[in-house]
Amino acid sequence: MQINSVSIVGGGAWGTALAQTLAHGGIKVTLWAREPEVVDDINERHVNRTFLSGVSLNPAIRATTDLSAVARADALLAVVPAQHLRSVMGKLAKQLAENTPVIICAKGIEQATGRFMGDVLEEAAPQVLRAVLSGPSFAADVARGLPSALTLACRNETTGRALTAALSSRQMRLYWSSDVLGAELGGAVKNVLAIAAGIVEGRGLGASAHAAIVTRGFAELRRFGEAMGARPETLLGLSGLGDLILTCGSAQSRNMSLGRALGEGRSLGEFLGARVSVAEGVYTCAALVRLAHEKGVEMPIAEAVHGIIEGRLLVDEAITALMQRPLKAED
Ligand SMILES: NC(=O)C1=CN([C@@H]2O[C@H](COP(=O)(O)OP(=O)(O)OC[C@H]3O[C@@H](n4cnc5c(N)ncnc54)[C@H](O)[C@@H]3O)[C@@H](O)[C@H]2O)C=CC1
Ligand SMILES: O=C(CO)COP(=O)(O)O
Repeated sequence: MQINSVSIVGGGAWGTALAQTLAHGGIKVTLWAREPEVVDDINERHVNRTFLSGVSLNPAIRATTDLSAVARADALLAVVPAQHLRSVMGKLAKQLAENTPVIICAKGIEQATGRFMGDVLEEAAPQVLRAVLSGPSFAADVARGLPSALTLACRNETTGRALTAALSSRQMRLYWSSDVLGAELGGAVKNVLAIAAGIVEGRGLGASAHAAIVTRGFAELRRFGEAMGARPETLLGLSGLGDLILTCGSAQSRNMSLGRALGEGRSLGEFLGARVSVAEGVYTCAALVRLAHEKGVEMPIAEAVHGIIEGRLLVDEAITALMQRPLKAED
């Protein structure tokens, strides 16, 4: 499979960073953004001040607000936030050729349906070849050309290996996996757990509590992943444990920063109102908890985050409830 041109659907921080890294690798990149000012910024000034300020972009990146202009490419990257993926890909679906590789880069679960992004894409555009790109990767790091390693999952081995080779570069090393659900599940769940890690930090609970919440959070991610059919090695890999470590450990994370603000006593509305960027864990937590209940999987940390986001639970009540759960064997 020859990949000379790539379309990127979504002009937020991550879509822009991926455009940058692929353009540096010599791939022709066309990026669709909703906001005309983002398109102007990228085409005229080679920056994206709205979503990725402080990075000079490769002048070869072309941006457009016209969705039909991104339908014909060797591969397409879907980088709109999870709750908008269905509507945007639905608009584009009829123009996508049979077997076009579409690589999902959003991290989340659809709130209304509880569907993972791969299923959403299959329903919106059943004729395309689905893949997932996920792993520890802050947009600002990748856009600056710092080294990163991610998982590219695709059920079809030939396509998966070809995409991995075509999109890898000296800065971004991709590992192929056939476990599509496992790769997308880690990215969705870690966002919810990063809110919990942020709360621990914002509340000043200390480094020991931080290590405990990340470790017990991973136990939840692993239990849930295995119940959903993800492979253990995927959950332990870049898209699972790797991304959990990154997101729970850095103030660069929007989810972690949101948790920190909540831990400091600020409100959800105050945090979200001050930002244009998305904290996916806010929208994924309800669907995650619902799915966990359906599968009979215990996820007390995710449930606590959900309760706090919904305003049913105070931060201190959540901490007390977690610490007073019945003692049990470590699993
Ligand atoms: N920023 C990062 O470091 C990384 C982000 N991701 C994932 O990429 C996805 C996109 O995130 P970012 O690029 O960071 O976004 P962002 O937070 O930088 O920007 C928000 C994006 O949402 C879009 N948006 C808002 N309302 C919309 C609507 N009604 N329909 C369609 N699009 C709408 C905006 O146009 C903009 O592209 C998320 O799922 C995120 O978890 C994955 C890896 C790294
Ligand atoms: O997914 C990410 C890093 O891999 C970005 O995390 P945040 O959305 O929390 O910033």
